[in-house]
Amino acid sequence: MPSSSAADAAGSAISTDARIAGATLAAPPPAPTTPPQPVALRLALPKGRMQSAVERLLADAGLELGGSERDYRPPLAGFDTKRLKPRAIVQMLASGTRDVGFCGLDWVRDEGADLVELCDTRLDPVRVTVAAPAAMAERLAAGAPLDRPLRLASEFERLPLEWAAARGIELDLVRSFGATEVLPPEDADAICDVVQTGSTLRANGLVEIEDVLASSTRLFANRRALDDPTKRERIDELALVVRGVLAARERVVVEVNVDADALDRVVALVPCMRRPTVASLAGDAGFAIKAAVPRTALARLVPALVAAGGRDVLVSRLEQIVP
Ligand SMILES: Nc1ncnc2c1ncn2[C@@H]1O[C@H](COP(=O)(O)OP(=O)(O)OP(=O)(O)O)[C@@H](O)[C@H]1O
Ligand SMILES: O=P(O)(O)OC[C@H]1O[C@H](OP(=O)(O)OP(=O)(O)O)[C@H](O)[C@@H]1O
Repeated sequence: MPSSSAADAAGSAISTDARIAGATLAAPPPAPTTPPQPVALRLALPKGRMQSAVERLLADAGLELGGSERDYRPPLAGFDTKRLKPRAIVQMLASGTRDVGFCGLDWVRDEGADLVELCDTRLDPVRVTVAAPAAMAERLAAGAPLDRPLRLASEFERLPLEWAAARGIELDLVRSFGATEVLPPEDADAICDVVQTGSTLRANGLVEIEDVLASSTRLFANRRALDDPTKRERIDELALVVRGVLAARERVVVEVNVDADALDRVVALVPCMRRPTVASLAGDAGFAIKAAVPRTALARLVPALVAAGGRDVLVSRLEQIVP
């Protein structure tokens, strides 16, 4: 009969140690919990002509992109970013692979994308316009019937088709891929294209017939992203700071000192957001009036304040206004 083996002894020793350990050790410390990470919003940023203005807007809102300009996924804390051509942004927002993004209203309408517009930045304002060489422009403007479908060149599709349908014009759409203005008269009768200054139309002898749409860079969101409460919160935060920067660009802070007898007169002149702040100067030396006024009012306001008895006028920029 085997005697109690060394192995048994060892096993018993081990289990005894384990019991001792179990009895004497305090409960293990809870596993470290990482604080819940905010959901990373999938943000689409326009690459190309809209890029610099949008990125300046974000930087002014405290959302400075990292990396280089050629980095198509520029680092931005709390966001999963991608730089994309504006038309691709519209498609990805519509499909839901991106949550929010900046793009032009023109491509949103042309794609028929069902997106939620959060904010019109009013950056890069353009018109989508139908234009043609003078003789054709005259005929179309007069509503004169054509003996064949109108050959209209455009990078857009839905916008010119809707324009023609609303006027009972049969359309032969010539899809263009840039330099649309060069197509008439040989390759097209008319065009539907983006106009900013009008210099490309003029340089190519085209006359505007009718505006189809006014467009600008806007912030759009996917509908399903807005239905998700955690994403919604982040999207609302983004829209709030972007709107805050845009509002701040339209106003400046004006500060002016006045004697007591001029106070009411000067206060009445100030076109502020609510009511101006009025504070007493030390030693009963009069009052300081402070207000955020529309930038467009400034050129007339400052002389008027001085004429009404204002002194020491200070004008300063604002970074954000969140009402
Ligand atoms: N002068 C402009 N010409 C064309 N698009 C403009 C202009 N200004 C603003 N946009 C807007 O830019 C968006 C198109 O941007 P994008 O960078 O793709 O321009 P593009 O000129 O079509 O590109 P590309 O440089 O590749 O030809 C549209 O939403 C359009 O409304
Ligand atoms: O009214 P304007 O100030 O002249 O600007 C409008 C022009 O600018 C864009 O062309 P772009 O230079 O992007 O070339 P593209 O036509 O090849 O896209 C647009 O397609 C128009 O042609």
